[in-house]
Amino acid sequence: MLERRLPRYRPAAPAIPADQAAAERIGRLALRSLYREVALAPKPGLVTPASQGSHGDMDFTTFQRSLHSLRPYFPEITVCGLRGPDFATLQSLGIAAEAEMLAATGGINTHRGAIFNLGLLCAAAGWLIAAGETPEAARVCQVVADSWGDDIRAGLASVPATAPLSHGLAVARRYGSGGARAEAAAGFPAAREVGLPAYRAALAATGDEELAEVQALFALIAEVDDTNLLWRGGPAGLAHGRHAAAQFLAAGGVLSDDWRAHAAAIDRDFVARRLSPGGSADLLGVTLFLAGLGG
Ligand SMILES: CC(C)(COP(=O)(O)OP(=O)(O)OC[C@H]1O[C@@H](n2cnc3c(N)ncnc32)[C@H](O)[C@@H]1O)[C@@H](O)C(=O)NCCC(=O)NCCS
Ligand SMILES: Nc1ncnc2c1ncn2[C@@H]1O[C@H](COP(=O)(O)OP(=O)(O)OP(=O)(O)O)[C@@H](O)[C@H]1O
Repeated sequence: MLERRLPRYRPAAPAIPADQAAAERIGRLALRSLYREVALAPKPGLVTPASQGSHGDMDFTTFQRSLHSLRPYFPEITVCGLRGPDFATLQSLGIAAEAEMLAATGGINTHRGAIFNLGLLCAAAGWLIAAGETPEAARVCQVVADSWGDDIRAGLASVPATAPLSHGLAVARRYGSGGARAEAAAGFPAAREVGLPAYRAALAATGDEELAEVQALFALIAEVDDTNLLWRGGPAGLAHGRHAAAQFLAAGGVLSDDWRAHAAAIDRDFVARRLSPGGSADLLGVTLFLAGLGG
């Protein structure tokens, strides 16, 4: 079991300087992955440097402000991971980062999913570093599932029927979709089994990181139970979004000569329907982080 492979929680132990430096590098990788996600274009219905996508209340500047506010968070939660923290400890860091983000954006949710997903992965990477293991992609995902999966799932089940619901919880209740929590608790299967292989195959075929990012994003949209698509468009909107992305891939994806025109048409269609695959965008950030870790 995991307890035997990883050290126990050490609340006050000072970090070894080399571990601290390695953890901070991983925190910077998480932030860089999110910059790459928002800088990417085209992305259907999502915010890019040139477009607000399907969003009236945020643009590229909002995302830049949000990312600036998160600069200390990712190194901090990775360093916290060195001590083998419990879920409640991580949750308090995540909630504080959410508050910083909302203060920086004037109350707009730009990175709630990313704070959660990448925060957990960073903490897992820290834990592995302290155990003397290389924080490879598959291992960090496994540590998230094994160490905190039960607590993450318990959080979804324990919300009182009368509690005010976030959009994610509202669609979880209405449609039984687990969203960001289910994905994290299971060790990020969509990022590992869909995003990462699509990214690596397209990178090998084209040698172009941006093309590989576009391909990974469409692969994720085609497969993920994206609670942002569900919230905006209901089950029909989610099915429509997934089908459009699957058609893009079936036509050859970024290897097709006219992929840009095809992606632009899907973007126009998503914007006309107010659809935004924000969960898939967050999982593209996770995919780029895992690709950066390697393994
Ligand atoms: C768990 C969180 C993200 C819950 O989100 P919630 O269900 O309330 O939904 P909400 O609509 O507010 O946000 C969901 C976020 O997940 C992303 N998302 C949507 N679908 C998916 C999916 N299938 N997979 C991954 N991410 C997704 C969205 O882009 C969005 O940003 C969060 O609000 C929370 O509990 N924050 C506290 C911080 C915390 O627990 N941190 C733990 C350690 S870092
Ligand atoms: N590049 C991006 N563009 C837009 N959304 C993104 C992008 N990257 C990630 N997201 C995610 O999408 C979510 C925003 O979607 P949305 O605006 O639908 O959420 P909401 O605020 O819950 O709902 P609504 O705006 O419909 O009231 C953010 O939580 C963010 O994590």
